[in-house]
Amino acid sequence: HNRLNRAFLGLGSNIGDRKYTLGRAVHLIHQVTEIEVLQSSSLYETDPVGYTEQDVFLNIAIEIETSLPPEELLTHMQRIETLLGRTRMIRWGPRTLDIDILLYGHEYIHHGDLQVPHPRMMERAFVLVPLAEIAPEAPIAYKTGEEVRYTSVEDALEKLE
Ligand SMILES: Nc1nc2nc(S)n(CCO)c2c(=O)[nH]1
Repeated sequence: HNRLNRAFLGLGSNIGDRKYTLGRAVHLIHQVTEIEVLQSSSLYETDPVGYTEQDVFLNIAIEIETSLPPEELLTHMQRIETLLGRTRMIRWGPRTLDIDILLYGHEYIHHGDLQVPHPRMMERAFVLVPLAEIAPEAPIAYKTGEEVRYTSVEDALEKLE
């Protein structure tokens, strides 16, 4: 059996009953045998970033403990997005549910469709604010050349504001 890893997920919704969708998503994540949900942030109403011609989002961050490797965690999250009606119309467009893997332990992963820490999270208040509510000291790995270094959620948020 695999060791347990601490990971953080960012969830967002801006179509339909956003609060209900986020609640259902957290419940479905909790139901995955190899995942335990440890913490969930408050709900944040946030202006859309990126593709701005869309409704405001509701965002949360959750802390999980899991024996799943990142690739399998991603597969489960994509299954739950589909289950809750995500239809990928416009890449940056409105969505019923978006689940991003923000952090996975201290790991730095950049291959294929898996990039952890999430590559845009350092510029996103809608990610850092909910995350700072539940884990201000969580390490964020980043690469300088060949070296992996770490900052913290609270430091990243301070640099953003
Ligand atoms: N405020 C806000 N803007 C966003 N733009 C995109 S894309 N997304 C989807 C998550 O990458 C969001 C989001 O969740 N919240």
